[in-house]
Amino acid sequence: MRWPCDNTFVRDLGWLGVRVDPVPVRAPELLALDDGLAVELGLDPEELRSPEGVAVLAGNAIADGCEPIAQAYAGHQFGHLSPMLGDGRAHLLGEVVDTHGRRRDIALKGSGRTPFSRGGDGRAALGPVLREVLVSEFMHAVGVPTTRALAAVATGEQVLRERPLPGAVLTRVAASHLRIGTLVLVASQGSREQLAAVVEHARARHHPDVPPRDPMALLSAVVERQAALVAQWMSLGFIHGVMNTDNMTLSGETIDYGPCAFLDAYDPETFFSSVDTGGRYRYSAQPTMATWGLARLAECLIPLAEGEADDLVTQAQERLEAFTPAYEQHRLDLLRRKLGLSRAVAEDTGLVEDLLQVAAAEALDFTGLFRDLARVLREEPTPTLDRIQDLPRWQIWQDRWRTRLHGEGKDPAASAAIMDETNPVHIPRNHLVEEALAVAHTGNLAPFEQLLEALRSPFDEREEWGRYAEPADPDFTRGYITYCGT
Ligand SMILES: Nc1ncnc2c1ncn2[C@@H]1O[C@H](COP(=O)(O)OP(=O)(O)OP(=O)(O)O)[C@@H](O)[C@H]1O
Repeated sequence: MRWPCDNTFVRDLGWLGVRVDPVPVRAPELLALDDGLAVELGLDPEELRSPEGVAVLAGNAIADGCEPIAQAYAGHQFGHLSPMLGDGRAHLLGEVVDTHGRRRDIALKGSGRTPFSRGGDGRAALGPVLREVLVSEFMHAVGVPTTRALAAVATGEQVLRERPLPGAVLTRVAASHLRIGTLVLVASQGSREQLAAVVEHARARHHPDVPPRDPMALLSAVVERQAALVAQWMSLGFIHGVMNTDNMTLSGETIDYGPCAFLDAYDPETFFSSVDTGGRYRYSAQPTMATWGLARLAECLIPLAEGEADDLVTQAQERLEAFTPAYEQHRLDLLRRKLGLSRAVAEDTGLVEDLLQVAAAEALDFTGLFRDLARVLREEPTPTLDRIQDLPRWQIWQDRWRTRLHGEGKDPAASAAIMDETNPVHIPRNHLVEEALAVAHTGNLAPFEQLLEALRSPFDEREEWGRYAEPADPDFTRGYITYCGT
């Protein structure tokens, strides 16, 4: 089998990794394949489904054209620098140019030990692999920049975690796997020339509008992408859970779905990750944590910039400070659309914040709330809003909102239609994901496949998908814990 690869990372930056092949597994079995994505990548889905193709997706064979490499990177984990991480259980197989002309990395995750594995086994368990498929494909379907899941393959081997679990390998597709942590490593341990080479690679690949050799402009470009990304997360109630600098991409794609989760009832202080004991990466802290990671990026870029050190620090600070207004603007634009509004009016910030205060006070399901607002306009039943106790307060908010809508001169049905294309009816609700994964562990993939289908059509309300729109039992949410991708 041949893949149409053009491996610029190996060619230009091969010193920033170790050429190492994936470790074969005992009995590979294809669990999921995204045919559409395969075609986009210039790969033949039928060929990928064949025993030869599955062997490649499991890491048991290397397609011609691929040059597997484990990339080196560092990362600040929960605020502390880990000077060397790297792909301890992943192999970048190669890069292709997709049918849209975009360069894409194709990598395996869970594909065996590498020189960066430290004490780890190099493997991934089935549950986290299927979770990454479900959540990343949903994120793509709602238009959030994200790595994609091309395939998942069961290995026929067990991985030992707190208990033995079935193992799996994910085929992940990304604009690149360059992380802030990649630059942290090169800035701290490489030469100036090496740092300049990685920065130029990232610029040309992800920010071609930024002029070469202008590290401050590159900082601004990454700040802008991350501001837009985090605003999208917040508008969906997405909690990444582990925004370490090794999990923040230079491309602006979401990466690493290990401990992620979604808000059920709206509470901005929500976090679920077992390792995030202080709530560093709680929902409300995500914008601040993004700027913290971007400040680490700035530290890497400053030495490449021309000028007096003090001036450069001031310049970098100004560029970092641009995150907050950019983020606030993106978030307000997104929330305005969620409310069916298209024009910007000064009072919108208050309208949005007051709605979220009602949602917090009444513990309203975040996803159901926005979906119900369109139903209000259509005079349909509103299961989430019907929970509201403080009806006078709600009436006041509704009147303000309706007055705003009326001011835009739009027919309520037209506003509702826009809202239904903006506010997903299905999200990877935590309880649904856990349920699908638990059943997958028994060998039955049907609930996973059905949920995946619904998540790929997140705005499409269908009777047979009715239970996917129902909120979680509050007891489930109270006791919910996520774990770093194990
Ligand atoms: N089972 C394992 N064996 C070897 N290394 C591991 C294992 N699990 C995690 N690691 C390594 O620990 C570090 C942090 O892991 P983390 O869970 O953030 O990343 P990941 O989910 O493996 O990869 P990615 O960030 O690419 O999605 C990474 O260097 C990763 O390669």
